Amino acid sequence: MTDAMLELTGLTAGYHGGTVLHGLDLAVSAGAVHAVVGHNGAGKTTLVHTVAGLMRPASGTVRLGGRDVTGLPAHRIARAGIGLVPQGRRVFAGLTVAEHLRLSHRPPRSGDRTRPSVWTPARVLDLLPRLGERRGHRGTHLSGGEQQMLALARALLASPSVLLLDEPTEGLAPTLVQQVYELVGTLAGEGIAVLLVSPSPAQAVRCADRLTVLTSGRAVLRLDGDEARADATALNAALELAPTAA
Ligand SMILES: Nc1ncnc2c1ncn2[C@@H]1O[C@H](COP(=O)(O)OP(=O)(O)OP(=O)(O)O)[C@@H](O)[C@H]1O
Repeated sequence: MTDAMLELTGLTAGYHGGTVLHGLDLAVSAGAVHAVVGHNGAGKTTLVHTVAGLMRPASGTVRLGGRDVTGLPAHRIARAGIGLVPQGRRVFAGLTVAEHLRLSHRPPRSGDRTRPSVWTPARVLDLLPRLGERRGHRGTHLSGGEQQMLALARALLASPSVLLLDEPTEGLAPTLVQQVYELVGTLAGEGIAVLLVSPSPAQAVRCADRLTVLTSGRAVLRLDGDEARADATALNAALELAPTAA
């Protein structure tokens, strides 16, 4: 037992009887950013989907604040406090920003004191003012950066204790990439435990307190963020040695 907000123990998962994640152990503390870095096909999305309840693990456990949530359906995991910002944003093409915000707002149950921070649409718009400017625009009429902000807003409106970010800077211009990493730091500063997956070690080191290199579904290297920022040799070497997807 640790004081981790999110704790994965021996997590094993895959598809159609094949194994993709092989007994992964990983912990994220409240207020910390843990980045999992790996090439395409390393199992990053499988990891995120298993934690979010979109896939059932074959074995292993997922604990949220010490509570075993392994195998719960996705809506119950979300309700328990694990928020997902999916790869590709997945905003609704036909809904406006305002409609997304209204439909996503899920205040914690009264008496639930486990959430580090409670988010309302007004508070989310203070953090992400661009969404306020675009409140009447539909999902399809938003830029990639705006869609990413909206996907983040949607997850925040459930006031999560843990945020799962699946390649949140994919396809974004460098200035937006910087903005996303600053936001990640701000959210961790609010006490949220952030698990971020990325193919880019150069990006992940910017905001990570801890890094794990995932190769073929196994953790092959673990580093402190400061260690990786001071000298990225080990991180880059682990990824260079890793097989890339064909
Ligand atoms: N729905 C699925 N059915 C069968 N195999 C799958 C499915 N989704 C992913 N896989 C396989 O599982 C492995 C890991 O995929 P995953 O998407 O988790 O990797 P990733 O690290 O997130 O890669 P990417 O950066 O490309 O998203 C890959 O070999 C992939 O082909």
